[in-house]
Amino acid sequence: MSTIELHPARRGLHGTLQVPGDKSISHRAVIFSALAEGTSHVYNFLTGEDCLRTVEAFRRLGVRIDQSDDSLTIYGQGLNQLKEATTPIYFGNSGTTARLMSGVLAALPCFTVAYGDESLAKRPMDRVVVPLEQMGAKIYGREHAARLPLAFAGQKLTGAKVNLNVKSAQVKSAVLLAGMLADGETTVYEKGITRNHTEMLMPQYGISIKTEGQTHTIPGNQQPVAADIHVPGDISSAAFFFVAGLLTKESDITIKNVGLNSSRDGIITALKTMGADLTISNQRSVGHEPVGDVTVRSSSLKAVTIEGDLIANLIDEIPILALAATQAEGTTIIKDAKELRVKETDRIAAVANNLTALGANVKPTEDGLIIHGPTPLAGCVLPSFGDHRIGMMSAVASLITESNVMIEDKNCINISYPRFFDHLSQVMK
Ligand SMILES: O=C(O)C1=C[C@@H](OP(=O)(O)O)[C@@H](O)[C@H](O)C1
Ligand SMILES: C=C(OP(=O)(O)O)C(=O)O
Repeated sequence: MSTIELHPARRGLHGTLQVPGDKSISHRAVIFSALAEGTSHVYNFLTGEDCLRTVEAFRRLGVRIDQSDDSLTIYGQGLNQLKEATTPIYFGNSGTTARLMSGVLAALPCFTVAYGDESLAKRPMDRVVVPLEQMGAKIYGREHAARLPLAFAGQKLTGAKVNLNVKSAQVKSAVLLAGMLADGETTVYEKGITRNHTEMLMPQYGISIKTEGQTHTIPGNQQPVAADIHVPGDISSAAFFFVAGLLTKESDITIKNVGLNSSRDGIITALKTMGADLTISNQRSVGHEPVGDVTVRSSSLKAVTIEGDLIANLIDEIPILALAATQAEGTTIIKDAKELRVKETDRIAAVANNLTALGANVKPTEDGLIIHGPTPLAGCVLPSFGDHRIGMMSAVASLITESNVMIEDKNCINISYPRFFDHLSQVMK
């Protein structure tokens, strides 16, 4: 197993860095470009393992995709030229690939088998299978197609009115992708607001879609056309450096080109409520997404309650927010976050395990965490549970411990942030 020993950041963090491209937008840009007619380019593409799974899936369907560093050239030939994959397609650890590709594979006229790694094979797929079945999809697998591997007997689907019973951008996106390819119109009713990158990208590929509040309507039989996409930096990756800068003494770092989409910026709201010295400058648009440079300085934090609609807006940032809460004055309550139990690992259990091992006062609840702070943290050996965000949270914790921390399975961080440790040493100099 790949283990790394990290030492505290006694002189604080300084300088600037640029986090990699947004994971959600990178997946989606590949999907639309590969289905499109014409040659698309994706710039600042996230070359993490998860997004490369989506690239590989389309290569298996016969699409030529060339990669040069973090730029992709995708030679779309249109929907009619896609080929059937003759052996199973591997989705690795990527929930986003599994859910979004399910919407595509159910609606294409070919037979596909797809599988994932041990973690992905445990994650719920019925959340996409059930709404796709309402559109006529034929999907087979274990536990009534609730788990990978899945077999898709792809065929023409029929548009439907679909009520989602889980707040999930992945599920919404799967149904919208299927709706784009189906006969007739599809309407998706969301239970709450979730990240809107699919809806924002669709018009850029010439696809019409109408959004009113939490209702999305998409006409069927649409052929995307090629586009060039510039992917903003990933706020979910930047969040690790926001908290690193806030918790370490005498720190002042700027993270440039951070995506600030209002369906993703809950971490900034939460940290500011906690009293973070966090400022945004140079606000602009990259593609159709808002971005800015975020400067954080060492801060004394206070506890906060995170619940309700804010949860979907910062779902992937909860592990690092929990670490921040261990250093905040008072009791932080995180609730309504049961979704964390079905991520790459059970993140409620994993966060509680690692923060407790470090000496924090943390109680896991059924749908969240209760954290009493501030508590000093001590060095120890921490597992990553094969989960990139748990690995990065543990690495940031090491910056404020009294002695060194050993992090096991550091390579799982390559899933979303291959250069994470380079960037960390860059700001520790
Ligand atoms: O749509 C997306 O790109 C994502 C949506 C979220 O998952 P859910 O849709 O399961 O909430 C998030 O946790 C995941 O990292 C990426
Ligand atoms: C949950 C995540 O991703 P996915 O669902 O794509 O595996 C994540 O990146 O934190």
